[in-house]
Amino acid sequence: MTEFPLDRSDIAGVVLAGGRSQRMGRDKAEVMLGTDSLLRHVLFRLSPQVISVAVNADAVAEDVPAVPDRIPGKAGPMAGIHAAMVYGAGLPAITHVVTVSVDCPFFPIDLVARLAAALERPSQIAVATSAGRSHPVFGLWPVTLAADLEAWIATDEKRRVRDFLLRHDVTEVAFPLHPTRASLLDPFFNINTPDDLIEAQRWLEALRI
Ligand SMILES: Nc1nc2c(ncn2[C@@H]2O[C@H](COP(=O)(O)OP(=O)(O)OP(=O)(O)O)[C@@H](O)[C@H]2O)c(=O)[nH]1
Repeated sequence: MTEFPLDRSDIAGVVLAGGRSQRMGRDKAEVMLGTDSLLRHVLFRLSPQVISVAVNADAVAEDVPAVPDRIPGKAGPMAGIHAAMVYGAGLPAITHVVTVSVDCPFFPIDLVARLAAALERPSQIAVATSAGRSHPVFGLWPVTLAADLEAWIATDEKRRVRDFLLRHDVTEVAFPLHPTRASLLDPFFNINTPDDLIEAQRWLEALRI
């Protein structure tokens, strides 16, 4: 029986690092930002927020479990979210999984705490927003939704995470822009291209000053 408010010990974290990184031209998880790979940046941010972490990918260079997609085909990030739910369901005492994207190294350090605080019901999903935009890959998901998500993907594997959310009880949590010396950083800034990586390097420097 899920008790609210959720506690950190109820939640496993999964970094979504599948996909083809076509725009970057190489595996985004291994791309260096400053002295660390994107995957390490994201693991540093996520690890203190949850009881355990894993990476949705076929293999992982870091010392954390790899959670491969279980649904082959074109389901994209939804296959990763599904794999994360199934993974969480197999862990003792885990009721929810939080998913984050490997290409988003500046996500909020209070992401999980604020998503968890927003949940009111066992079947509810919490999703992050910033600057009026929703970030459905940054969600806190009940692991009990795995079968429902799998059945839904089976009906049309090309549908989007946003469409899945439309069928469910969702609460959105708005995160503020982050002040830096340069200007305001959207914490969900994500890196898809080599140009984005150059911009991320500037943000990293602005955050350090
Ligand atoms: N498990 C899984 N995750 C995916 C898949 N495609 C994308 N993702 C994840 O979804 C998030 C957003 O990915 P995108 O930037 O849209 O896609 P990408 O494959 O990483 O990059 P592009 O090929 O340049 O579009 C990232 O965290 C990806 O790791 C997929 O087929 N399977």
